[in-house]
Amino acid sequence: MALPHITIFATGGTIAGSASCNTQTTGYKPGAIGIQSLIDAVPAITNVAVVTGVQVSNFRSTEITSPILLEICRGINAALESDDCQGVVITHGTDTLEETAFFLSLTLRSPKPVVLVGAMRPATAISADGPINLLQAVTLAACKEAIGRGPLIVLNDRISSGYYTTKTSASALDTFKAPEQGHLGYFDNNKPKFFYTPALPVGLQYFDVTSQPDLPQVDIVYGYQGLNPNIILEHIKLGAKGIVLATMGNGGWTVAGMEVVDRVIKEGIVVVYSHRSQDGTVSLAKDISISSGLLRPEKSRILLQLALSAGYTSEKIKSIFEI
Ligand SMILES: NC(=O)C[C@H](N)C(=O)O
Repeated sequence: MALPHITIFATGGTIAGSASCNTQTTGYKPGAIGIQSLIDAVPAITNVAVVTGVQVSNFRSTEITSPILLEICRGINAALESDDCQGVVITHGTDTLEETAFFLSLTLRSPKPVVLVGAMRPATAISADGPINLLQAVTLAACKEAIGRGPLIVLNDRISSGYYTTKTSASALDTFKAPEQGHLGYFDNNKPKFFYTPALPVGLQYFDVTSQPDLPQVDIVYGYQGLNPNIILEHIKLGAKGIVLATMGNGGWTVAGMEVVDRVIKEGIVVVYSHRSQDGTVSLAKDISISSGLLRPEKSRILLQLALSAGYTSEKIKSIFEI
């Protein structure tokens, strides 16, 4: 039987990282190894798919910007339009992988599998996790059970939702979790097994970004005791068109800070209240302009960027956040 064709878009990160010795697991160079070398290091991939590597970038995931996300999105759309391509894998640094996964959840329409994968140990380390993660990602992208679930994340034998998952540990291998929604599945001897039939997140929005060169600047302002209330004004001076507040608890912001927030909203800046706590929601309250609900600040930022670029009014933006 002919093997499925999978395109791998490589962006860099630890999965492509190189250190000076095999015991070094920090302080290495992320994004040092090209995609063809990563593929060649896992000969078992040739048993599950015919793969083509596309090197989009090769650096740590902190360097990914909106124009790069838009380029990745266009590349994936073009690949998936072809009958010859059954699925896509994206190799990515784990630090911001959840942002790319969330962005693609909102901007890709094809039901074909799209799988993001990273690693926590560089490719040169003893017990590097990248090779098995890559094999599992390609296997998942090639499997029919992965169709119609939106972008997925593979790491450490787990399959999780590109929409909900977060990096929960800065250093541990088992870092990608969605504590409230859970994993979608796991690998049993390299066979993907799902817990549920295909489903997409409730209220998932779709944004057509095919002709977009960039997205508007949206900044995150982190809440803490003794917060400088005017810090928001500095972000606006530097070009922010929208602000996401990483609030304390369930929408908590200082009294002086709230006065500044009200002022900038009147001047046309859209402000979304998210939460600095890992889980939970910011509930609707009279004094909160727009609540992010379950979405963490970094995901709220992307949704707000897309909504602003689509020209949504603040009423419409409120409605898509508060589903
Ligand atoms: N584990 C990783 O991939 C971290 C890396 N610094 C990155 O590019 O995000």
